[in-house]
Amino acid sequence: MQGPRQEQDCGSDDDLFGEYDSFAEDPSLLAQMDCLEEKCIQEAASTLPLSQSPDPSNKFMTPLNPSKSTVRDKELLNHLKRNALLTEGNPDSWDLSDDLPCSQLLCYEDANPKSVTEQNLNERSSDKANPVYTSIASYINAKDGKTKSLRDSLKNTLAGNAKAHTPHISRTRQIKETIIMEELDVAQKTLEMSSEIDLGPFYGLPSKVAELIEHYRGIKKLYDWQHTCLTLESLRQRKNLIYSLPTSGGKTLVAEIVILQELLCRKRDVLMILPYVAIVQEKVRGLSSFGVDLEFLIEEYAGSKGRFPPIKRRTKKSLYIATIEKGHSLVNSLIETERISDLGLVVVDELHMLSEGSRGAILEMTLAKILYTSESTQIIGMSATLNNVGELQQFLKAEFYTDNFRPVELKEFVKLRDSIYEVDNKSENNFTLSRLLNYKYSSNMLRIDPDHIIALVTEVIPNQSCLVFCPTKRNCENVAEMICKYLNKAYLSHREAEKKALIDDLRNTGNGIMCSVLKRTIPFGIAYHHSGLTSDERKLVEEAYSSGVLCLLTCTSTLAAGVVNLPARRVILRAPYVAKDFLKRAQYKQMIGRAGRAGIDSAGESILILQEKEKEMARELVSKPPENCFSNLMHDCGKGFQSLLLSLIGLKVHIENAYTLHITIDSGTLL
Ligand SMILES: Nc1ncnc2c1ncn2[C@@H]1O[C@H](COP(=O)(O)OP(=O)(O)OP(=O)(O)O)[C@@H](O)[C@H]1O
Repeated sequence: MQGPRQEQDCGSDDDLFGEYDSFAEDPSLLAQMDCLEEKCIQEAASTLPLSQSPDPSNKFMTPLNPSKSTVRDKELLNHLKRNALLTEGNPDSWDLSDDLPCSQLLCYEDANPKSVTEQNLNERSSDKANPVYTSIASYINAKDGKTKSLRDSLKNTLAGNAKAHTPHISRTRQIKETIIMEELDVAQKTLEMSSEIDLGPFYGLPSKVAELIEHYRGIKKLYDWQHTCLTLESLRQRKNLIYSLPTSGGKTLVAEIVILQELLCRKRDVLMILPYVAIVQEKVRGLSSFGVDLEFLIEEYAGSKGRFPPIKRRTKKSLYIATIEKGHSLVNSLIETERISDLGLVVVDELHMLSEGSRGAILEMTLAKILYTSESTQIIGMSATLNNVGELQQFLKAEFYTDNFRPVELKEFVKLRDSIYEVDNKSENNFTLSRLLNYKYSSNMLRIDPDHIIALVTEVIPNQSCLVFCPTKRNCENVAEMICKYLNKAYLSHREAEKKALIDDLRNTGNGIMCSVLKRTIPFGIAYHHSGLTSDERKLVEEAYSSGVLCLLTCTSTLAAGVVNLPARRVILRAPYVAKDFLKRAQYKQMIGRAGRAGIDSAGESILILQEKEKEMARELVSKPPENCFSNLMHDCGKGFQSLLLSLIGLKVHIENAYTLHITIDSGTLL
């Protein structure tokens, strides 16, 4: 199991700043500062000649030996660094100025004037003209013979720095950074050119990876497009990439192989951003066995899970699997602790989510921050429904790959009254009559099921599978119950013992309590699937559906969103709505994309149930191209953009970049 392994690995690398944005309020940090301050004071007192001993009644003291106080400052800061900054390696080789956050760097440089170069000193002396900057050294205030509390001093420093202009980073630091960047660049190029990173024959990975994919996924051979994509020159050169293929085209596997290359060959951490908590959980579950076998860590960032900044690991690399919101916080915390370049790769599934309101804005901010702070972090985005690819490419500075491959043919239909029409975008009005429903409804039944859902599902179940997408969770449960009411008793005997076992399992996971709706519907092979299920319940329902014990799921749009791969012979959209909103093209495509089980069905079919008044909108829905992805940062008087700017300032991202951001975003599209 992944959990205990991660626990074990925490070790002494445990981070002092549990939440990245709670630094100022962190009582443990302040307590530690007090403790260190106390220690310094005592040490200083012990080094004083007797005649110069401080007044014991005076809480403050004056250092009479500046060189020793400087040493102690350095020790104090080294101690801080050891405890707070999570740096690995030999402590003796540390140079604090290399990786301190800006606010603490200022403290350090002021406290250690001798440790900086002449040039640097000159530069810092001009900084001193700015009264806003204070330093840890000022906790020992020689002028008035009093020592300020280190806690107060730290607070003042942080408050002062918050008010100040972004400081110039010292030349020494800039030079060091340039050298490091150049060295990294050379190393990177060498890695790219060298075959040594090819750990094995499977796209640079050991053949064990291919074995695991076959073992856990049942995939023996990659599709042609997958091979082409994985061998793209742009991927080899670690350029950013957007790729787009129809739903169920096998996009995820390509992303997973690239992720493994980054973790195992390049030995860098990876962030995978997925749209929903349930999908993150599913992905964590799906990849955990790979993590165990290939010795990397999988860290969940969804719901209440995830640490900021993440624990810095000694040897194993981490795959962070995160929701959009948690991914953003994770990136913030990595920028703040100057660890953003630890991220070798960021993969965004369902890239079209960029256009989804405030969530899209958060995703956009996350990607913008990565682009502006870490040139060495590769970004890969995938989606089945992209339109304005050129603009997205410009935003992500990415190459583009696309293919029309779909393993199983998809036939699209709509139902209007008792007629089924095939969606045919070549015909004049997009719909061509296919057939009439020939299921006899009593007047009573027609009143309860006016949309002929029972007629549509009984054409496929129980021997084949069916998904019925409903606009709301409540509707999922109602439709499941309604169908069961009219199914004949023969359905009860289909895989009866397994259904009974499923009910027992569900009861056990609920400590003897079970949802009454599921209790009534499961004997007919039917269940609902929505976010109201616990993750254990969901897992049991999904497994039962995948193995054919359940033949029909009524579900919300979440099931269509990707990782939960539960295809069906027939997909029915009970109405063209998600909650009260008319379906977007992307949502429609995602839902109907579940139709057709690769390796089982020769074709999949989708049926959208329409009312007369929805006909025209539906015509547009099935025929128009996917919606464009536009920036959401300028909505609501540019609140998102303001928030991005403030965040960049807070994270001390170079402000010039933010101006570039402003100019490009003014065009109304993505950055
Ligand atoms: N080379 C392959 N051979 C056989 N099956 C494959 C192959 N690649 C992927 N699959 C299977 O095809 C199914 C759909 O793949 P996947 O979920 O990766 O598609 P996708 O393009 O990401 O779809 P979506 O856009 O719906 O998320 C999965 O069950 C996956 O295991």
